Amino acid sequence: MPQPILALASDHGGFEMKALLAADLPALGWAALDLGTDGPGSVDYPDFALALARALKEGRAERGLLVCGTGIGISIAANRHAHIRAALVHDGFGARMARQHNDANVLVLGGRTTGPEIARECLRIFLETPFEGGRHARRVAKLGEFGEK
Ligand SMILES: O=C(CO)[C@H](O)[C@H](O)COP(=O)(O)O
Repeated sequence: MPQPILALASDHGGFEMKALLAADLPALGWAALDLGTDGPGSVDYPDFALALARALKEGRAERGLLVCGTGIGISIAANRHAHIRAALVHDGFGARMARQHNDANVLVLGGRTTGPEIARECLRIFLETPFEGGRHARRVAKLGEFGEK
């Protein structure tokens, strides 16, 4: 069976964390689709959120990981796309809830706010935790109705 694909993108505030987490993917049973950025040069986080949103829309990846300095800007940008449920998390509990309750398809981390070991734990939990469905499915479905009001 082919490995599921995680699309990864970051700005310069997150590229080191993105590289660290990409290295964990083979052991977690996932393949990487790295959409940049690849170095410390200053770039604009909305461009990378857009690249990741397109990759998910086009079916080139099952889920996504976004990282900027705080995770705030890149999650704001990603959540402008109706098919994205991007969750900025700071610990393993948040990562678990993002999957169980929110069916988040994109994990967002802050490269300047979260330590490497916590970030690795967040990624592992995000990839391993299923959506619970039930009452949460009703609520997640309502998110999709916002554009129609
Ligand atoms: O966290 C971020 C957005 O939420 C960015 O990574 C941060 O704003 C970049 O700042 P600078 O240009 O000073 O490196």
